[in-house]
Amino acid sequence: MTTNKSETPVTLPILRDRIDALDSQIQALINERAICAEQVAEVKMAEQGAQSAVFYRPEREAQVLRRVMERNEGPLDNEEMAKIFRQIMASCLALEKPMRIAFLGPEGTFTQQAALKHFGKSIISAPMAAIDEVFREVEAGSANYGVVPVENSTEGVVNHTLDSFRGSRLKICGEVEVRIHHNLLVAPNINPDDVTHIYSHQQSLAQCRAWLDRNWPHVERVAVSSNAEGARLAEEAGKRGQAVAAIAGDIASELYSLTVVSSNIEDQPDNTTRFLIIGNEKVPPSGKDKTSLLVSAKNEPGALYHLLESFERHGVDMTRLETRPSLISKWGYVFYIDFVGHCEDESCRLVIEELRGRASEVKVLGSYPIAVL
Ligand SMILES: C=C(O[C@@H]1C=C(C(=O)O)C=C[C@H]1O)C(=O)O
Repeated sequence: MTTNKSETPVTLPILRDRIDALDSQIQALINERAICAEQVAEVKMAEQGAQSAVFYRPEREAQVLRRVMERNEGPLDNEEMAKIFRQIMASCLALEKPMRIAFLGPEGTFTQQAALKHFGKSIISAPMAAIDEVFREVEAGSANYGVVPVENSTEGVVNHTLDSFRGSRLKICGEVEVRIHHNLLVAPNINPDDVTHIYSHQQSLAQCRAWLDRNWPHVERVAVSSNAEGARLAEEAGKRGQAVAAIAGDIASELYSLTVVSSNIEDQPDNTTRFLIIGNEKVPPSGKDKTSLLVSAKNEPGALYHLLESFERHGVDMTRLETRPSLISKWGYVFYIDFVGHCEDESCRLVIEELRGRASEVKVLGSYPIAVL
C-alpha cells in the first residue's frame, strides 16, 4: 500500500480530499489570473483607444508557453502542461475580447483543428468555403484572424494560400502544425462489412491509398469537397440506412456522431500539415521567430544566387524556398522565402535591405513566433 512520509497509509478518501483541496486552490488562482487579464484589457484600451486596442498578442502567448515548458518538472510532460495553459490563456483572452476566427471550413476540417490548437477552445468559429474567403473576411474586419493551410509533409505546398498573399495587405501572425490522423468512419447503425462507398477529400484518399488497397480493395472511393463534407454525407446516408463510410479526422467524427471503424489509417505515420495565422497587425519579436518574404527576382543571370548569397553572408538560416509563376511575365517567377529570425533583428534587417537592392520587389509577409505546440 502507498504511504506518505510519516508512514500512515494513504487511502482513496485521503487522496481525494487532497485533490479537492488542490482543485479549489487552482480554481482560485485561475480566476485571479483572469482578473489580471481583464485589467490588461483596460490598460490596452486606455493606452491604444477602445476601438484600436490589440488584445491578442501572439508573441506574449508564445513566451508564456515556452516558460511553462522550461520550468515544467513533471510528471505531466511539457506538451501536456502547455496545452492546459493554452486553454487557460484562451479563456482569459476571451474575457478581454472574444476572438472571431475565420478558417477553411466546413466545421470539422483539419484547419478548424489547427485554429483550436492555436487559439484554444474559446473562439467564435467562422468556417469559410474557400481560402480567399478567409483572407477577405479578415481584411474586411469581420473576423479578427484567419487560419489557412500552407504545406503538407506528404502533398507539398498549398499554392492557393501562397498566391492569396500577393494582393493582400494581411500579415502572417503565427504558424501551427497539426499531425494529420485519418479514421475510417461509419454512422452508428451501419455495419462496416456492408460498406459500398468511401467518401473523403481527394488528398485524404491519396494519403490513405495503400491502406485502402490492402483493406478495402473492392469498395468505391468517392472524392468530395472536404473530408468534413464526406463525414456529413456518411451521417446523412446512415439516416437513410445506406452503408457509406467516410475518411476524416477526430473533430469531424465527433461533429457528425460517427463510429470509428479504424483509426490512424494514413500511409505516412508522420503526415503533418502546417497552417498560417493571418491578421491585420505586425507581431513584435518573441525571441524565437520566423519571417516569411515574397520576393520578385529580376529576370537576369545569377538573380537567385545573389538573393541567396545575402542569407549565407549574414548567417541567417533559410528554412524554405518556394517558386511560383510571377503571373506578370511568362517564365518570370516569385519566391516565397522563410527564414529564422525577426525582421527587426539586425542580421535579418540587413538581409532584407540587401534583397531590396537586388530584387524588383520584396514584401515582408510577416515575422511571427515559431510554433510552440
Ligand atoms: C493578458 C494579455 O492578453 C492576452 C492574453 C494573454 C494571457 O492570458 O496570458 C496573453 C497575451 C494576450 O493574447 C496580455 O497581453 O498580457
